[in-house]
Amino acid sequence: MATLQDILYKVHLQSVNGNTALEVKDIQIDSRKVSEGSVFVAIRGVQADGHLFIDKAIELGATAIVCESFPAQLKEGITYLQVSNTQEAVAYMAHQFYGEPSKKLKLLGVTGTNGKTTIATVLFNLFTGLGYTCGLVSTVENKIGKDIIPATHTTPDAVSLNALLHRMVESGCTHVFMECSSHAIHQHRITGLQFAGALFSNITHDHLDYHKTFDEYIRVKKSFFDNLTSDAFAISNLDDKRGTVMLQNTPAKKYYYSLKSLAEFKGKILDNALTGLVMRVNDTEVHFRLIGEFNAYNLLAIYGAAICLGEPNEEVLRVLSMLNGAEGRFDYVISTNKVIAIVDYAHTPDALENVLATIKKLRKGHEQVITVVGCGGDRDKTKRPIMAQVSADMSDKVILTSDNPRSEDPLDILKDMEAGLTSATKRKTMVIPDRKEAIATAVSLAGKEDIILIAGKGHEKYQEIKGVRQHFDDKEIVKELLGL
Ligand SMILES: CC(=O)N[C@H]1[C@@H](OP(=O)(O)OP(=O)(O)OC[C@H]2O[C@@H](n3ccc(=O)[nH]c3=O)[C@H](O)[C@@H]2O)O[C@H](CO)[C@@H](O)[C@@H]1O[C@H](C)C(=O)N[C@@H](C)C(=O)N[C@H](CCC(=O)O)C(=O)O
Ligand SMILES: Nc1ncnc2c1ncn2[C@@H]1O[C@H](COP(=O)(O)OP(=O)(O)OP(=O)(O)O)[C@@H](O)[C@H]1O
Ligand SMILES: N[C@H](CCC[C@H](N)C(=O)O)C(=O)O
Ligand SMILES: [Mg+2]
Repeated sequence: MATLQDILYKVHLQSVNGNTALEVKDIQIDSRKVSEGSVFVAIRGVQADGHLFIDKAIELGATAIVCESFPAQLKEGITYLQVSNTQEAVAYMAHQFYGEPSKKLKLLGVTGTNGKTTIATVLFNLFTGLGYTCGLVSTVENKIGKDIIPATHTTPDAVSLNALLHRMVESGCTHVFMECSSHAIHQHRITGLQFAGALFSNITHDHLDYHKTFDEYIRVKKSFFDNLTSDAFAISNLDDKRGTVMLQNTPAKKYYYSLKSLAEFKGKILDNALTGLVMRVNDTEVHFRLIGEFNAYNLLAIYGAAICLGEPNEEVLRVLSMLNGAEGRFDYVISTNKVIAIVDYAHTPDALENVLATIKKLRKGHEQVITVVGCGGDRDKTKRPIMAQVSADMSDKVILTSDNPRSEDPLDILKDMEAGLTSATKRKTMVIPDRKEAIATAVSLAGKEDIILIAGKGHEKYQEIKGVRQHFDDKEIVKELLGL
């Protein structure tokens, strides 16, 4: 078993009070999970301050406390350590405690506003198809080989994440593909991990409730690349306005992908239909199952990563051409009278615009597009009017409805959305707060070959209203309504 001293390697201690030679049973950031022999790390969060729970943690058996300021009264027999940033410290401690798992894996991190889940999931399926045992850390689920571990976050907290990576090492995983959300980067959930490679998809409007300004959001994402080591590789999207800035200060080897300019990984779309994408990738023409221009970008990022990891070109493209996308991402069903219903996780203005632009390109002309969309509660409010306007601009009919209202009043969220509409777009918009009713209305409005887009919830199997989660599945509902 590791001692406290062992796991403090890399942690800059400001002050020490007590014995650091004691054995560590586990590390906890939540006092409610502390048991005999735990080290409790107090984190100042958004909702609460972990420092207020130090005595509670000691009552439950914590033998050491890591904090940013010592409590007024120190308890006898307890070790207190002071550091300047407990979020950062716990990440280093967890990495050591779990035997530096990232160093025993080829760990790939994917960041960007949209596309992370798709890129990480398809990479996982690609490398599994190439014969490796892989790990996946994603919004939809975590996977260790074939085993599925439910995901609570896109990127778990540092302790859970290192424990998960440790399990992956123990299970014989060689490659791990992980989404790195901006929250995770900012909260040091991934600090101290050794990445073999990092990918950037794109950056657009999201999470400004948390990061406050777009510049700060960019700075946080960029810090991920700044902190890579020189033996890692970094792959970025040359067609994104911030694609080169992201890699400006990284010590890693830099690569770019592009559909528009010369790049190491260059794509040209030859055909883009509901049956898939035909794209020339560097010199090879390939038919992919994934649909839409945004997936062409995702595929180039995936291809680039596989090549940087030393996999053979032809084999990579062969396996990649057979793979589907991630659950709830442009996930569609077709009814007997040819109504196409697409369930998509687009929950940002940019993602919505991309999906609707893709739909526009795929339609023959006469079909009408009916969009069902809502915005989540307790999340970035500034995206609400924009999402409503984008949907209305790019669809023939729009039904504004609820997503996950969480603690907010669903009608308030809908009002925020409606504020983005013009008098022209109002005319083609309906407001139906009940999501199931909204989907049913879309189905009843749809004629032969019309296209229904149900946006925002993708793979989610619940709807959270007033803090309570009820079973809810967009795809299941629309299939039932279409008689499938
Ligand atoms: C806004 C945000 O990111 N919050 C995360 C943050 O919580 P927090 O800062 O609010 O924590 P807090 O409740 O203030 O508590 C502070 C500390 O006191 C501790 N505490 C609290 C109560 C108590 O009795 N005892 C105790 O010790 C808490 O365990 C915590 O360590 O740290 C927690 C532990 O790591 C996370 O679970 C929590 O995620 C919440 C649930 C969340 O909804 N996060 C979302 C926004 C998120 O992280 N999303 C990203 C991106 C999604 C995407 O776009 O893909 C993700 O990676 O999932
Ligand atoms: N490269 C891309 N560019 C723009 N939009 C994309 C891209 N890839 C996927 N999308 C759209 O964004 C939505 C979210 O995609 P995905 O889940 O892969 O991204 P993500 O970054 O993991 O999102 P989240 O942060 O919400 O988990 C998809 O449903 C799709 O509509
Ligand atoms: N990971 C994102 C997902 C949002 C999905 C949407 N359905 C919502 O609930 O807002 C978040 O937690 O902000
Ligand atoms: Mg994701």
